[in-house]
This record gives sequence, structure tokens and C-alpha cells, in this order.
Amino acid sequence: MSDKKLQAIIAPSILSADLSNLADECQKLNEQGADWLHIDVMDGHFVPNFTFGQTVIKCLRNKVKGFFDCHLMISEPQKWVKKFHNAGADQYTFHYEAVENQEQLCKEIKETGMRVGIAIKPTTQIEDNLLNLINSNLVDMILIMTVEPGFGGQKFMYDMMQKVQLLRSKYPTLDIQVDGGIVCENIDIVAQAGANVIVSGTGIINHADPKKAMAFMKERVQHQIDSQNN
Ligand SMILES: O=C(CO)[C@H](O)[C@H](O)COP(=O)(O)O
Repeated sequence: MSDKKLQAIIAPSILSADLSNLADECQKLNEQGADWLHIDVMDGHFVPNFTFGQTVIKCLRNKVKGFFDCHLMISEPQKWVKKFHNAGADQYTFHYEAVENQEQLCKEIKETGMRVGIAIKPTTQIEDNLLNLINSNLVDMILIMTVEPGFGGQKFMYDMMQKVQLLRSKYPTLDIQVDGGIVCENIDIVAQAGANVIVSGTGIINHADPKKAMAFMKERVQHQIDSQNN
């Protein structure tokens, strides 16, 4: 039985930041209360958009403290594990759909010391193989996508909450991340479903007061965790 305590974690997605001034934007988010920085890596192949890769992450690492939560929306994520580790990534979240042998990849990531995340797209169901990976303690976090991966600013998909509820009912202390369309107005829905790691791009960065938005989201998620445990 794990003695891990679930915590609310707020991870602003830097995709919505001013990319011409990324290090300063990351520092600002840290000062405003970010627990993690969510870094969306897109290859123009697995998703129809490009962002940044390990070279940019390495530059950021030289200037920015904190936890780099890297979401690899790429084909062949197995090819980049060491490079991202060397660049300073703290967590490597790959897409379940992008690899054949997820178990092997989880082991390779774990060997580097990075945390292991597995992301699933909206059309991917929670199948037995995924549950087996979680049961084998190879996975630190599951990311339930609440939009089709590729772009910020999309509409939140409410029906993804069934997956969050299912996972939370089976795994009380697993980190469950949600990503896409999350704003202050729907934070209670994801918190009540059982998500504890919140990614939000436009919902935080385009908010009139990002510090207040992060504090609000964190308080709502932590409140839900605490009320479940009492
Ligand atoms: O993974 C992503 C898109 O694929 C991003 O993290 C997501 O876009 C966050 O932005 P927003 O909160 O604006 O939807």
C-alpha cells in the first residue's frame, strides 16, 4: 500500500506564453505560483503543429528553476528519452498511441531518473494494458487529454471526466493530469472527477490575473482532495 499523499499541482502550459521571451515568461509563472511548467513538445507529425524540442528545453533549464513537465506529442518518443533527460526534463509524458511497447519505454524513462507519464488522446480508452502498466508501478502519472492534442485554446471535452473518475476509483494516490480547455469556470468539474494535476494554458496565461487564477485552481483541487480524505 502506497503512503503517498495526493497533492494539487498546477502546471501552466507555456504554449500560451510569449514564445519570444520564454525564459522570462517561465520565471514569471514560477513567481506567480506554478508548481510545474508544462512544456508541450509537438513534431508536426503526431499532431498537426510544431513547437519546441530538447534544444530549447536545455536553454530554458540554464535559466529557469522548477519542475519541467514535458508532454511529448511526437511519433517515436522512444528515440528522445536520453536527449530530454540530458536537456533537464523532470517528467517525460509520452503518448500511449505513439508506441508499440509502452512497458519497455516506461522502463527506459525510469532508468534515467525522470518521472514517467502516459498520455491518452480523447478517442483512446483505458484498456487493460494501460492498467497493467499502472499496476506494475512503472507509471507516475496518467494524462487524460480533454481536447484533441495539437493546439491551445480549444473547448474542454466534458465526457473525458468518465476516464478520470474510473482511474481515480481504482487508484486513490495516482497523479492524474488533465490538459485542454481548463479554466477557473470548469475547475470544480475536473477536481470532482478526481484530477489532481491541472494543465491550463489560456486559462492561466490569458487570465487578467494569472497568480489569482493559479491560486484559485489550486485551492479548489486541494479542497476536493481534502474532502475526499476526511
Ligand atoms: O497539450 C496541449 C495542446 O495539445 C496544451 O497543453 C493545451 O493546449 C493547453 O492549452 P489550453 O489550456 O489553452 O487548452
